[in-house]
Parts: sequence; structure tokens; C-alpha cells
Amino acid sequence: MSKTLFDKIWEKHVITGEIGEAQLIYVDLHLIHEVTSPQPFDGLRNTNRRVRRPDLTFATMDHNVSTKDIFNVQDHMSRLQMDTLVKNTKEFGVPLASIGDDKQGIVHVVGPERGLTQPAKLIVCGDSHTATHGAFGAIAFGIGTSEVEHVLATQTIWQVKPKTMGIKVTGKLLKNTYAKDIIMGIIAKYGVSFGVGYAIEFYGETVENLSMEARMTMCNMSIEAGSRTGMVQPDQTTFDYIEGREQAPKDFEAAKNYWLQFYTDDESDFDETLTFDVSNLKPMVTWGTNPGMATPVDQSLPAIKDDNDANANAYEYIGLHPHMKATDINLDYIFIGSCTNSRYEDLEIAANMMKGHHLAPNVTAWIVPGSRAIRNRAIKSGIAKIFEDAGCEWREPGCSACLAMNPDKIPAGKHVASTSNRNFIGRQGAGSRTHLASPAMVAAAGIAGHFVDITVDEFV
Ligand SMILES: CC(C)[C@H](C(=O)O)[C@@H](O)C(=O)O
Ligand code: SF4
Repeated sequence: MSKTLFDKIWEKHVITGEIGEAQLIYVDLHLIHEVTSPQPFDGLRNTNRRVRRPDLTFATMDHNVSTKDIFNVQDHMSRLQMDTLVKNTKEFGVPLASIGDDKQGIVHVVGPERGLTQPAKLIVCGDSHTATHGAFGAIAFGIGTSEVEHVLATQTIWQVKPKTMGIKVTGKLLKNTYAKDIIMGIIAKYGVSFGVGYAIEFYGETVENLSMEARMTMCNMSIEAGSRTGMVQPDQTTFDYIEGREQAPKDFEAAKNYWLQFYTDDESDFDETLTFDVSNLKPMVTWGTNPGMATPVDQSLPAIKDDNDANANAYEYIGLHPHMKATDINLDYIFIGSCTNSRYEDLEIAANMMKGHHLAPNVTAWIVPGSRAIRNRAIKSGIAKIFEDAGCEWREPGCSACLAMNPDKIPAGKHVASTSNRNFIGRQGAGSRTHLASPAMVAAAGIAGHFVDITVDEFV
């Protein structure tokens, strides 16, 4: 029978149960961070249970990290969550990449970087952006705190199989447009909930030509379309990325031959399909308070239809008005980081844009690598220096200003161009005004002090 990539991986993991009802499925990799793990470990302790497979579990610290002074965590709650993770992982024998450790970083950056994220695996984490790992042709989704406890104790999870949606991406990207623009373009077109109940597979020639970093950016934001799982079929690009990494399979040829079975047989196997052409896609920028409230940078902001229009509330919060040009959005901050866009390739793209320039007056810039390995590599290659010469602050790895759970908060009323994934009210600090965009766009905005169309001659 003809099947999708998702179906093939799913059925390899089912232990019991029928399709249509909750099925017990096996988990190959359980990633942990300090925010959603304290209660689950308490639960184990209170019931005298151990972690069933510490060898299939990996913990890191990211959300609470103080990126300016990594060992100086002032906030009581942050310190407590971090100390608790150290204590719990020690007691239960789970490997931990703690602050300062070479392997530490944002959980969705370090999983792939360590070679833990592999095709055909079933990967979970108590975090909604777990979809990132689907870029490797894995089933990866975020789970709730009680589910984290269940996985720790049993290495399994009860789940109802979602439906599948294929999104075929066609066309050649304009120079200076990126995977971030594709996924933002898709969400702007179809909204923030079209993926609810579906596992999305991105495919087509455009996706095949994307790097692993770019595929991760797309899968990462599947949750912003309402889907818990985004994935891409594994191919030579995937294998090349994994080969040689610390946790890559020892018999790589055998692993590769196994992975090659995992692909969607026929487009008609998807429950739903969409097509998105990128040939004329301009860089995207959000103007509102959800990731769907986005516009191509060369356009004006949308109208307000009536008093009940969500756009009205969004405009009030964000301090902009309909019909103004996206390039007239003035910025106070830029943030380059987060599990969407803090990998080496992202930093390199941003640095190329900034090279030889200086930030606009009154713009503060935080550049936050996704992991210590990326940070070290960027220092070595000179990228860090480019950012510093441009006037940016070069930080330690963590979630940082992606969410206001650490000292990196955007002040109330300030506009920030951000490479992260969510522009909800208060997301980057109470009253902060977020504009999501690609690393190249955010870097160029930092130099200009407002958004600019980087596809025009001056930039390409
Ligand atoms: C703190 C965590 C549970 C949360 C998530 O699940 O996504 C965070 O990572 C986020 O991006 O909002
Ligand atoms: S970087 Fe942002 S989106 Fe990613 S895990 Fe951290 S807080 Fe969540």
C-alpha cells in the first residue's frame, strides 16, 4: 500500500492501539530542558520510578540562561529551574549539557548538532518547537508536562495519529530571500491554524535545494501554522549533515540504507495538499501580534475592516497604522537568535549583511548564537568580530529575547526586528513590539534603523 513518510515512521513505532484512537508509540529520543522538566522528575521521585532509558534522553539549559553573564543568574525562579535540572539529571542519570558546557545551547539546536536528531526517529520534548527536528525526516513533536513524565518513566507515549498534509513548494527564491520567508509567506497566506490536526511534510524542488539549517527553520515554524509536526524527506543533504557528528550512527552506511526507505510514495497519499510558489516571494515582515499578520516588505500594511477586526487590536498594541509602508517601521532593537534562526548559517548570512557597516544610531543589537559550538565557530571564523565592529552585543547561547524568561527583555513600547518565531503580545517583554523576519532582513534593518527591501539592486 502506498504511504506517506509520516505513516511509514509512525507504524514502525506503534506498540499497541488502533488508528483513530490513542496508540502507544515508542520514543527514540527524549529531549529535556529546565522549564518543563521539574514536575515530571518530582512525579518519578514521588512514585519511586526511575528514568527508563537515560541513554535515549538528553538535557540542556536554554530558556533561563543569562546570555550576558552566563553564570550570574539573578532571577530566583530561573536559578531554581536550572539548579533543579542539574540535581534531577544527576539523580536520574540523564546526560546534561549545563551552562558553560561545550554541548550546551537551545535544545532544538543542540539535538541536530550532536547528531542525536536522525531520520525515521520518533522525537519528543516538552517544547512546542520540537517540530524543528522533523527537518531530518523524523516524527518530532512537542508534548505536555504530564506526558514528559510518562516518557521519562516508560519511553513511550499515547498519541492519536494526526492526518497528513503535503505542502509542495515550487519556484526559485529571489536573491536574499530565505526559508524564513517561505514559512512566513505560507502562514501569512493560509493563517495560523490551517495545520491543526495535521502533520505537515514540506516537499518539492525548492525544499530539496534547501540546506538542513533552512529546512529546520521551516519545520520549526510549523507550530505557528497550528501543526505540531513539520517534516522533510531525508536525502543526501540530510546524510551529509549527520555524518561525522558525535552521536551519528557508527555504521553509517547501514543507517543510510535504512533511512532511504522513508519517503512519501505518492502525493495522493496525503490527506490534504497545498502548493506554494516562491518565484515572486519578497522578504516577509510581521506587523501584528501573531505570525500570520505578516506582509511582504515592499507592501503597505493591511486595512482594518471593522471594529471587530483583529487587525484593530493588533495595530493598537504595536503602535502602527494601516496603509503605512512596511519599510517605514522604525526599529529600536534587533535580535538575531532563537531555535528558528541562530545556527551558524543564519549568523553568517546576517554578518555578511552587516560587514563594513555600523548599526543605525539608537538601535541596540543582540546576537545570540544557538549553541556554544556555534559561538566558538563564529569567534574563530571572524563572524563574531563583524557583529562587534558593527556595534552589536555578542552573547552567550540561550533562548534569550525570543521569550521574556531571562534578563534579555525588550522594553515596553520598543520595536524589535527579531529572527525568532512568535510575535505575541508581551512575548519579548511586557509591552514589547515584535517584527519577525529573516536574519538577513533583521541585520539590514539594524543598519538602516528600519526595514528595507533587500532584494533590490543595492543589496544583491
Ligand atoms: C517554555 C516552553 C514550554 C515554550 C514552548 O513550548 O514552546 C517555549 O519554548 C516557547 O517557545 O514558547
Ligand atoms: S528559542 Fe524561543 S521558541 Fe525556541 S525553544 Fe527557546 S523560547 Fe522556545
